[in-house]
Amino acid sequence: MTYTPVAPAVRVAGLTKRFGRFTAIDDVSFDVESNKIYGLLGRNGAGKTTIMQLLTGQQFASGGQVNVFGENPVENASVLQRICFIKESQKYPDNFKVKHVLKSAPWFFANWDAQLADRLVEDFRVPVNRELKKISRGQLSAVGVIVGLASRAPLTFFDEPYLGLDAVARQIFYDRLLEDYAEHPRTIILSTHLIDEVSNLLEHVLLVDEGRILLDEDAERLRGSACTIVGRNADVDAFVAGREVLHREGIGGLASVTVNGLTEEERRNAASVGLELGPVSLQQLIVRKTVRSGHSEDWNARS
Ligand SMILES: Nc1ncnc2c1ncn2[C@@H]1O[C@H](COP(=O)(O)OP(=O)(O)OP(=O)(O)O)[C@@H](O)[C@H]1O
Repeated sequence: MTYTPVAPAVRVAGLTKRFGRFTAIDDVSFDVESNKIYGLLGRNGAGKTTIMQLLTGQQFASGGQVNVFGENPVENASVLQRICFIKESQKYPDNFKVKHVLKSAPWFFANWDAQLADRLVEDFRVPVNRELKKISRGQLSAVGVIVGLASRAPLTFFDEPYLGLDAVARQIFYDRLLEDYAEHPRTIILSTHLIDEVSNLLEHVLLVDEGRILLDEDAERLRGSACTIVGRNADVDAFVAGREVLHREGIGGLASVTVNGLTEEERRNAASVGLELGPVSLQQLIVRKTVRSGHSEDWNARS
């Protein structure tokens, strides 16, 4: 049997976006494989929304190439009709009610599933007869999430989709996303600051920092790639000598150091000299990587 590679949903090469003299996206190249859930992560102002706008033809590139389903998305109906872009700042016509959004969605999305939309309306308790300008912040986000999921668009972008959504509603979003994705695989690109919440959802991580791609990595590999070593200062230092240290902190005579992947043998060696090994969450790892790239502020303080 011959293996036929699936074409990437997105291919970006040397992509650059300048706003006046400011370079928001700086010579970026990456692929987005079809039928995977991608996390587009990064600090405030890193360039996530700009990348999404470039991929959905809402911004013109200053340089480089963007290919979505093999074509340039700008003013390209055959590409754009396969895309759903859910963003926090979605504008709707004046006096539009929630039910009008749901009624008009099938015009835009060929795969629209009205049954799924109805079920999500119940899950999120969205008042369908109320005008959008009168519903709550969280309910407005829920409308976006409903459209994004029920669109079943082959390429769906969620740009920080849950401003104002409470913890229960966010969990419903994650659960429904996974359920529906399992039955109807498609390419999903999710930008979020709540990394730990979506950690198990993501199959691939693109980490953006100051307009560049800092990490382009399989999420499973990333999750298993780092660990924290805790022990007496001298023991920890001896163990990590010559290794790339992502983070170090200490109290008294104890040190806690985060390093990239250890082999099984190295883990046994660490244990044999009395060092404790602990996991590193995806969020911690992303913070460490971003901080190492030159920023010392706390991610959460800015997100
Ligand atoms: N139209 C514009 N004119 C000038 N600068 C812009 C414009 N749009 C975005 N920028 C700048 O480009 C950079 C990237 O912005 P972008 O909105 O893509 O960041 P982000 O990663 O989505 O941030 P956040 O997580 O805060 O939403 C920021 O420094 C922003 O100020």
